[in-house]
Amino acid sequence: MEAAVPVIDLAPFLIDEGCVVGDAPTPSQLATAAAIDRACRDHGFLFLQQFGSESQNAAAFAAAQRLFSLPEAHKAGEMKRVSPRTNTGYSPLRSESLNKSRAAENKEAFNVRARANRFDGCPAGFEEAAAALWETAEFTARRYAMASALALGLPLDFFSRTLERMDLCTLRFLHYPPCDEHAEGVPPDEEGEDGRLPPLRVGEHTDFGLFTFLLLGEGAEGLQIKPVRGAEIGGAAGGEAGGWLELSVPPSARGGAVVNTGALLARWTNDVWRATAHRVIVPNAEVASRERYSIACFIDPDAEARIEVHPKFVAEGAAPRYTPTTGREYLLMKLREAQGPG
Ligand SMILES: O=C(O)CCC(=O)C(=O)O
Ligand SMILES: [Fe+2]
Repeated sequence: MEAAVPVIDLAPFLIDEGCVVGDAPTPSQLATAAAIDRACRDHGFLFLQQFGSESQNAAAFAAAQRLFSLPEAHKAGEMKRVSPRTNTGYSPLRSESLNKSRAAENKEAFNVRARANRFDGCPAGFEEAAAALWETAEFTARRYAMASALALGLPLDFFSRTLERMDLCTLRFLHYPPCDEHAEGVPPDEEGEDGRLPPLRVGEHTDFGLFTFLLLGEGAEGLQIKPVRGAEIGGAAGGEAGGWLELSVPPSARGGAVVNTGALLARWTNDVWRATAHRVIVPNAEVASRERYSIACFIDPDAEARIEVHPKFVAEGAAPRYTPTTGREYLLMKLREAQGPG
């Protein structure tokens, strides 16, 4: 079944007027904020009608294609390998799984951050394409953070002030090679020989930070979503099996991005805004025979930012659902789970 995910126009926050420049919110800003609030209380997924420019996004995918087409030996030998601490550089095929109950994922990735990137071994033009996309992600993230604060009735800079350095935000270029439909496609929830569940292109998980902008490459299929009760998916697919909804980008959002709420934003709001579980399956042999590209812009609060349930979201006499954490502490824990220690 197809998920009913709204297409939202962020334009009222992308121009310098109303609350963005310190005045009262305009009627269109209020309308956008209300639409974001509805989507995030409900399932935590929405489409932004626009994200940068189509030519810039196309250039980023072309650069990713050039990078991932390089010989395996070159990627393994010449590129700086990703680690939880730096979270920049190359992540080889089958080196991580976003759900530990599933086997390693048949995907490779290249991560870029605000600073201290290593582009060794990258094809010509890759760094420039990543830098252009970064600018869009940075601007859109700060404005989306303001819209979110308005939507939740918090001070306008409540989230954007934790995006000053953007030192943990990550652009992740992802490539999924053609795969075995039977190994990675069907999600039967029985255990494999090693007691783990069969692999998927991406195992069920919730993202870690504030929110994610996800750009899907031409013909990228298989993304499914499912609301969960808390900020994090409960380990094995068992508890989460069934009820998955397909997510496909409607024509009006083709130049835009998928947005989903991450676990830290859910924690901040005591789960008033939901972090929604998602995964990537291989629905049929035709999709299995094709490679798949996507680019995820993970927007995480700054390393030093403290994330603590806002009292506004805790009922009188109730305890907050989560203990305080920091941007660095939480992300490092989640990256170690996905990539292994290091
Ligand atoms: O590639 C995709 O469509 C989704 C990837 C994803 O959910 C992730 O890396 O967190
Ligand atoms: Fe994700």
